[in-house]
Amino acid sequence: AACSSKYVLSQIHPMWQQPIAVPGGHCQSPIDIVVRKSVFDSALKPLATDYDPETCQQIWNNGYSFLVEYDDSADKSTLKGGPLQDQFRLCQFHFHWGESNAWGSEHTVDRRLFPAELHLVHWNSDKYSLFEEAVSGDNGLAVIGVFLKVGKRHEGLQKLVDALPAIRHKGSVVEFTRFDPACLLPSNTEDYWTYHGSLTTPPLTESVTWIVMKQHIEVSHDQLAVFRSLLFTSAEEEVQKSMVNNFRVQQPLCGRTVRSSFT
Ligand SMILES: OSc1ccc(O)cc1O
Ligand SMILES: [Zn+2]
Repeated sequence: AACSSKYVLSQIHPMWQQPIAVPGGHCQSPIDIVVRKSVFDSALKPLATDYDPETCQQIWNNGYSFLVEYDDSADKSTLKGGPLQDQFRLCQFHFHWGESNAWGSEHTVDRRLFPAELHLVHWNSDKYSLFEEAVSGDNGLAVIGVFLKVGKRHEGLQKLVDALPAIRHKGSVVEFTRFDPACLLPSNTEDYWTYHGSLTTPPLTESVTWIVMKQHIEVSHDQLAVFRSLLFTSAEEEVQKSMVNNFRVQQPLCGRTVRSSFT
């Protein structure tokens, strides 16, 4: 499947998550990862993340999810290795989740749904000088996906959970500093699946090297409940809508190969 990086104009319903068909898009995300159809590639290296917590700047509600944004004006928080040939800069991370613990992730593994999924978004700083250029460029982005399961409380996540009430409404921003996103990675960063796909929110550009970790992280039921206390709507709107089910429907594989770094 030739994955062009042109803007994909999708016929989207008012609820952007449910684009019916994305004409011209043959490399869309998310997908179901069929484990037995993934192809082991011994050349795939462990992920090499080098994040500087001092580059953490703010947390805000963009009306789709909440984003923790990093200063990406220099190569301070970087991702290399894995399937990547170039160096990528961390610019933000965000999550997708459901209204119940039964669903919420964007990717699935043999159709298995998780209650939530973390996306760490990086752009290719060897090839581009700004995220905005990379987002629609070839080999522009690398996104690490980590599944969340409900279990024990995640101590590192709590600082982020405590900041959420301050950004309940769309458009609200608060300062958020000294957060090390490495604490959200699973202990095993050697085992992952990787494939070529797209953003799962508009502009849905097909510029993403996806790296989906095999090992999940655990968060508590109460921590996830705070995610669901966020709102899609701004303070001025009459009707307030809970920010839940902010995941996109799965997209056709269109002949793409999913590689695995493990057997
Ligand atoms: O959902 S995946 C994703 C990746 C990059 C981005 O800038 C926004 C996104 O939502
Ligand atoms: Zn995402």
